[in-house]
Amino acid sequence: MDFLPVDIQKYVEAHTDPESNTLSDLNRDTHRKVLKPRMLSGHLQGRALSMISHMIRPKSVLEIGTYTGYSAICMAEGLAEGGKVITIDVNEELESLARGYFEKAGFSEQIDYRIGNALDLVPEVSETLDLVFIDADKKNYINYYNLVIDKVRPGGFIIADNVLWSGKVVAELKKTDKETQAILDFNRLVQEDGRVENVLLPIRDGLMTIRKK
Ligand SMILES: C[S@@+](CC[C@H](N)C(=O)[O-])C[C@H]1O[C@@H](n2cnc3c(N)ncnc32)[C@H](O)[C@@H]1O
Repeated sequence: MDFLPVDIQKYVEAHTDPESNTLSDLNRDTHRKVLKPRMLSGHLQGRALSMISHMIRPKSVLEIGTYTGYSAICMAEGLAEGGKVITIDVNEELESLARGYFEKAGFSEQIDYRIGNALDLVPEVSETLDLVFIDADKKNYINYYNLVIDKVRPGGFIIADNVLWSGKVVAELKKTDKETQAILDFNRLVQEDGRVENVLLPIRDGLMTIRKK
């Protein structure tokens, strides 16, 4: 769901750097070939993730939920020299598409793509993390947060996508299905967690942006 009026959204996109040709091809290919293409971060959110990554200059990024690789490439753009993005997805059917685009984008060396359930694979990540992007199944957002918080360095960041959940988080629409409840629980947990500072950026479907103190 887009929260901005169409003309404002167009204006915002017109005054944001365009996607690279590779990201534009990936966006198109995902819409042509893959189910639920709206899961892809897309132009505006992708540029925001790239900008945030450039600001942080991370050495190690963890992404939970690769899908076709769009956001992993965006975050790889801002890596420090020698840095890497570990990205995890349970869906092995998307592997060749994602790997092909990591190659085309020139980041196959920097992106460490792991296939499997993030609940099993995140505990195996031994790196201290500068930036985590949580963008997988909503019911496990709290589990992912709890799994990564001690791995994030003080001053490091966690960003969680879809925290506005198409607007279902607000009271009038709150006929709570399980996923909406999971997002509400996650947002409350972050808001009440004294270990972090947070700002909910209303970009696309909502990015909960968290800094570990
Ligand atoms: C919203 S998409 C990710 C979109 C991607 N980050 C982007 O912006 O282009 C969510 C992905 O999470 C993956 N996923 C769901 N449950 C998972 C789990 N338990 N472990 C790992 N990946 C999971 C799905 O297969 C799907 O590809």
